[in-house]
Amino acid sequence: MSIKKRARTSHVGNTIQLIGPLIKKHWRAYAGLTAVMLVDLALTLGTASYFGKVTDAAVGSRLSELTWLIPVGAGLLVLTISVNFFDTFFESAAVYGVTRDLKEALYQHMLLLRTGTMNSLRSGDLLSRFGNDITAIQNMLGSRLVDVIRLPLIYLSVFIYLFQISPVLSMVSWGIAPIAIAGSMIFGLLLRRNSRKVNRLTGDNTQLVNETLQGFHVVRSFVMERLLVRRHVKQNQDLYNLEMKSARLRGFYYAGGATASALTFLVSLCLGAYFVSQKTLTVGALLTFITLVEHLVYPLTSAAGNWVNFQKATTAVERVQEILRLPVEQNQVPPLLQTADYPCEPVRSIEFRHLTFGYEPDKPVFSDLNLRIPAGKKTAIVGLSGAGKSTLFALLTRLYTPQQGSIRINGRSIASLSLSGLRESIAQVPQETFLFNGTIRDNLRLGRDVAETDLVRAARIAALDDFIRGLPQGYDTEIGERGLLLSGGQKQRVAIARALLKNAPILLLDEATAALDTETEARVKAALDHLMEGRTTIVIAHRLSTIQNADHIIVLEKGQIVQQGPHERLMTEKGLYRRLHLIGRDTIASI
Ligand SMILES: Nc1ncnc2c1ncn2[C@@H]1O[C@H](COP(=O)(O)OP(=O)(O)OP(=O)(O)O)[C@@H](O)[C@H]1O
Repeated sequence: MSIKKRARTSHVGNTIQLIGPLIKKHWRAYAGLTAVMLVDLALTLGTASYFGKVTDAAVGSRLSELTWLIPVGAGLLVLTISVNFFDTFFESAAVYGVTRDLKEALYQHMLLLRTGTMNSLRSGDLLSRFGNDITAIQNMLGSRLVDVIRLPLIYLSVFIYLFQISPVLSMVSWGIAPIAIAGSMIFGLLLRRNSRKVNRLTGDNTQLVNETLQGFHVVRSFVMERLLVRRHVKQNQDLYNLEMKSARLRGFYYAGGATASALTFLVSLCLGAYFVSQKTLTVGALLTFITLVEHLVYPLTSAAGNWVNFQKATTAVERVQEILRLPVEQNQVPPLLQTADYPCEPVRSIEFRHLTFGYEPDKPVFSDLNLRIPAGKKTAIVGLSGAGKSTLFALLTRLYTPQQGSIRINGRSIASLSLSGLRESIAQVPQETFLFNGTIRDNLRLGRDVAETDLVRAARIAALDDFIRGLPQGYDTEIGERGLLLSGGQKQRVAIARALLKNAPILLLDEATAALDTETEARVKAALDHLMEGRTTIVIAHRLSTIQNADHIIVLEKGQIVQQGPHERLMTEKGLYRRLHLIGRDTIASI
């Protein structure tokens, strides 16, 4: 098999593989659409024959025949209206049912993607797969899919029917068949090539808009507007050019179809009129014929149009499948739509044993790292930027899997624990708090079933309650997509309240580097002290002054533990910890 042919087969194979099971699931809607299609076909032939009969009865002055033809006409009308209704109904069920399930599969798969994979994806490109690509696939579903049977069936049945009326006239449609088929093949290929470029560029464009929105503070402070506008104008213009090229191709294609249709009609009418004048055809038969002759043209041109849509859809299917084929987090991920309970047992020990890990295997961040975190105590991790502090957190929460060695909680390797169970037992307060679109209550609960008293208690401990009660709708105040209403300190306290509500035995704290004012800092510190009570806490310390009371301090340098112990002992040693203190600067990250 040639490469091209194999590629073509694999597009069709991919599409069937992705869409097939979903269509099977919605078979009732497709069965309904097929039944409606058959009734519609019978109605098309019946209505054309009815026109002929009414005309011949009128020309022959057969009034008695006309009186019984009237109720038949009314019946045909009622049937036509019913067919339209059911067609719309089944069409919607068939199209939206499949796309709903497809979007769901894509979203759930995205949620479970490995952290490394997730980091490598561009958000704009991913968003365009949910938008443009799903729409392109949508255009291939429903009646477009039923057309695979409907169009040949219409062509064949109308041809046989018209052949009985006039064999010569029905042959006229044969003249356009090869042109329509060849045209569709060429346009299909050209359009597909174009739509691939359009998809890629739409992804870039969505990415740019997304980044502008996410980083608008940077955009403003670095006066990037002109640069971004220039980039956007170029992308938009390229997209416009490609869309116009597609439009030109479609225009030629539809114009060709319309010309074929008009020509067939004209030739049939002239030839038919000649046959009527020769008395070899009745006026009614001619009327029936020219009513139906269009049905010998549009199945060919529509089949070609559908082929074009199918071509576009196959590129979209490829892009959706690219995501669906990415590996998900290994084992123990619970079915996403089931509720699950993960009882958190008390922590007796956390140990890193002979751990080797690198984001890229040949560039290890840690090599044979051994580390013991005392249970129920506060351990601080200190180190210069890039030493591997955040990576330790990422490994403990199993965002990444080490190449060698293990991390053990209460003696059990975390690789053998349920992923959700592990993450339920760890609460994290990150440096940057992400706020979801919604109310402050939603942002504190994060989907958990929390009693109102617990919610208020957590907000009070996090020194947020007074502030929240001062908001127009209290806990139900919308705080916007990125919490634009909240200050840095308030956002951090939201993160503390979330961790309090999670009530997990292990606490990971990434200390905020941004300096807070003295009063806010005191409130945040009090909230943190409360949060740390009775938990095994690991703090990434960015400021030396905040960790002097830690039970244990680990000093990391380039992925190695160079010192560990309490503050007083580390100060007596000649090492990095003392050097950092002697430099006399509090913020480590800036060194
Ligand atoms: N997602 C990633 N992909 C590839 N390399 C990474 C990734 N995250 C971190 N690194 C690299 O791993 C090393 C350790 O980074 P890590 O973020 O753990 O350091 P850190 O001590 O937390 O630094 P900082 O104090 O600046 O946050 C660095 O060399 C960094 O460039």
